[in-house]
Amino acid sequence: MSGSVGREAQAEIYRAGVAGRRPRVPVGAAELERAAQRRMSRAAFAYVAGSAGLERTAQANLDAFRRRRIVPNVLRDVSARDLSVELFGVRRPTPLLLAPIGVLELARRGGDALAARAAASLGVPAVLSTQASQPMEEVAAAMDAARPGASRWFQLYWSSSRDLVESLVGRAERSGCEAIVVTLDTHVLGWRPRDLALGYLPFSRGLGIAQYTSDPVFRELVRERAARGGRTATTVTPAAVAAFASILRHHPGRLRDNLRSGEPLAAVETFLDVFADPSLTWDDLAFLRERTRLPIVLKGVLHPDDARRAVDAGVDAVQVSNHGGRQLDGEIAALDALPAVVDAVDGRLPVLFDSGIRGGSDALVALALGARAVAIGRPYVYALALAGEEGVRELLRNTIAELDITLGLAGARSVGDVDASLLAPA
Ligand SMILES: Cc1cc2nc3c(=O)[nH]c(=O)nc-3n(C[C@H](O)[C@H](O)[C@H](O)COP(=O)(O)O)c2cc1C
Ligand SMILES: O=C(O)C(=O)c1ccccc1
Repeated sequence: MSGSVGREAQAEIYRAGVAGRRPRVPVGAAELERAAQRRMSRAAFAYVAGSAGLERTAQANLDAFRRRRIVPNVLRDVSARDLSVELFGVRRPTPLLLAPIGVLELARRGGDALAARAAASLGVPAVLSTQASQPMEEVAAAMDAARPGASRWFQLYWSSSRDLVESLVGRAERSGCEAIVVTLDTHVLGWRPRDLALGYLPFSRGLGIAQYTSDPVFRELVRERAARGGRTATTVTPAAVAAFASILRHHPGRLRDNLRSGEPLAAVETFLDVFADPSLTWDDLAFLRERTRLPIVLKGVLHPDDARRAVDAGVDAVQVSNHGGRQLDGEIAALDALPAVVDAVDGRLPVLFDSGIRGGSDALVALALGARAVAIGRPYVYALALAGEEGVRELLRNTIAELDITLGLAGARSVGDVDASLLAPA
C-alpha cells in the first residue's frame, strides 16, 4: 500500500467537512462505542461490549496500550511507506485482520456478509466465525462479489463431535478459506455478568448458530435428538416462541412448522451440547493436521510455554488474544503477554495479535512488540451497527490511515522495520 493512504484519508475527511458532511462513523473509539450503544438494543450492546467478571481484563487490555509510549526517530526519509506484510506465503496490503465475531446480526441483519465485504474491498482478510449468523458459503459468495478471491479464513470452535469438526473444515476449504484459526480460550463459556443480568445469550435463542444449522452433520445430530423427543418438544412455551421471534421473522413458514416439531429448540440444545470440547489436549491437534493442508493458527495463546508447544506441534501461527477479556477475568492483558510469546517463538512462527486494538497507533505498538498482524474486534461491530458495510469500510480505512501516519511520524518506512526499540514505558 502506498505511503499516502493516511494523507488521502485525512484529506477526504477534511474536504467532506468543508462541504458540511461528517464522517459516517465517529473517528474516536470511545465516541464510536457510545454512538453504537444508542443505536443497538440493550441486549445486543451488552453482549458485544460486555466481558467476563468485573471486566478487569477487558480494562487491562486497554490500559496496557496506555502504558507504552512511542519514541520516534527523525530525519529518516519516510516519504514512501510500506504497510504490507507476508502471511502464509501471501503478501497482504496491510497488517490488519477482521477478527472472528459471532452473531453479527445483533449489529445488523446480514452483518457477516457486510463486514466481510468491507474487509474484502481493502484487502483485509476476514476471519469467519463458527458462531456466525450466516453460513460461510453465503459470506464467501458475497465477498467474491465485492472482490473475487478476497481473502477469508475460518475460525473453528472445536466441537465435541469430531464429525462436525471435519465437516466444518471441509466446508471452509471448499469456501476458499486460506487458513483455519482454532480458538482455544472458549472451551467453557465465560462468566459474563451483563448477559447474565438480562438472561440473554444469543445462541439460546437460536441466533449465531447458522454454521451449525447449515451443516449436514449437525442436522443429523438434531434429527436424532428430535426423534428421541422428550424435553425438547415440551419446552415450546410462549416465552420460548417469543425468544425465537427473530428466526420466525426471517423464515416464517418453515420455522413455525419446525417450532411445532421442536426442531429449533432441538437445534439450540444440540448446539449447547456440542459447541465446545473442554477435554481437548495438544494431542488432538494431529486430528486437524491430518485433515487439512491449510495453515493452522492457534488463537488464544498467552503463555510462552504454550507458544513453544505450538511450534513443536507443527502449527503455522499463534494468535495472542484473551478474547477481548470476555472469558477469564483477571487474565493477563493480551499486550503484556505478547513480548514473552514472541521471545518463545523466536521467529519460528508468525505471531498474530488481538484484544484491545482501538486505532492505528495501537496497531503500531503491537507490531513493534513483535506481532506480524493485528485483528480488529469490537470497533468494527459498532461501525457495522451504525453504518453497515460502508461503516466497517470507513473504520478500517481510518485504522489503516492512522497506522500509516503513525509509522511515518515514528520515523519508520515499513511495518516490517518496527521493533521494540521504538517503545518506552509510560
Ligand atoms: C461479540 C463478540 C463475539 C465474538 N465471537 C467470537 C467468535 O465467534 N470466535 C472467536 O474466536 N472470537 C470471538 N470473539 C473474540 C474476538 O475474535 C477478539 O478476540 C476480541 O474481540 C478482541 O477484543 P477487542 O474486540 O476488545 O479488541 C468475539 C468477540 C466479541 C466482542
Ligand atoms: O461471545 C463470544 O465471545 C464467543 O465467542 C462465544 C462463542 C460460543 C459460545 C459462547 C460465546
